[in-house]
Amino acid sequence: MILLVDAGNTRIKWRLLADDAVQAVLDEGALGHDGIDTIGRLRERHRGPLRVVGSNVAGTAVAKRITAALGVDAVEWLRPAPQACGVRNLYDHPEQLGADRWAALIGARHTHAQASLVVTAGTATTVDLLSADGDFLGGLILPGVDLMQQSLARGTAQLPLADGRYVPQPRRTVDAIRSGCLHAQAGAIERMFRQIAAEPGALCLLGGGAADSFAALLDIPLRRIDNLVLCGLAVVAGLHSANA
Ligand SMILES: Nc1ncnc2c1ncn2[C@@H]1O[C@H](COP(=O)(O)OP(=O)(O)O)[C@@H](O)[C@H]1O
Ligand SMILES: CC(C)(COP(=O)(O)O)[C@@H](O)C(=O)NCCC(=O)O
Ligand SMILES: [K+]
Repeated sequence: MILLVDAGNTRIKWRLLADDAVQAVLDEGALGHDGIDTIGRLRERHRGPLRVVGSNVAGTAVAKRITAALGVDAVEWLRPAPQACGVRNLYDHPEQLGADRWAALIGARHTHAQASLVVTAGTATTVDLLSADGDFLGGLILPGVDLMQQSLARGTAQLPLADGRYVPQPRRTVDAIRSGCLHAQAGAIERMFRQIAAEPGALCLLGGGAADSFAALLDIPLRRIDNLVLCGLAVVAGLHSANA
């Protein structure tokens, strides 16, 4: 069996695959950081040799807790490289790219081998340009939807942390906050998409825990994908042959 682990700043997402020709998904889930130590329970349900391949952007303490909770000798943590699985990393310092972004780009390349905008809406939202040749050209990091809302509540006297809703012409404070944060996400994505819009088959691939909050606002060619990071980790683990 192969366990794929995407350790983000809010949640740990995991997927267990059979290590055979079919590569069926045996199980999957997500845990908050306070639940990391329970990840080992999947081994009670699925016994046998386990290889673990992961990406982690949540710090070394989280990595250690995951390794310990799984009771494995080591996790193969993905490190961003100048090139892997058909993707070239044009970051000035390739090793400084988030491992989750690197995995998502590899997953995107395998999913759609034309120009793509790879968006992961998590704690932070990342908006990454991937060329038809498999070059990661660069991308944005912005606060995720929740972080944007929290920062307004923290940094002002009058703005609450309350559940507003998206409306085109907000006339209540809470709706103005919610709509503003969702527009900020959608606007950044649509503006970045302009850089590839003229290319054949150009597509935005959108995933992450907060993706559904603004997906409907996007007026660009779009495919919602549950977890591109895990797809990319599967490619890295050698479970799929990468395109190009
Ligand atoms: N059940 C949930 N628990 C936590 N966050 C959730 C949940 N459902 C949706 N979200 C949203 O998803 C975001 C976290 O998404 P995720 O992709 O797990 O982030 P990360 O990779 O940064 O850990 C949260 O900031 C929140 O906006
Ligand atoms: C941008 C991120 C914080 C996103 O993390 P997430 O929202 O998935 O928890 C993470 O990819 C990261 O720490 N990146 C390192 C810096 C960079 O990618 O340039
Ligand atoms: K993210």
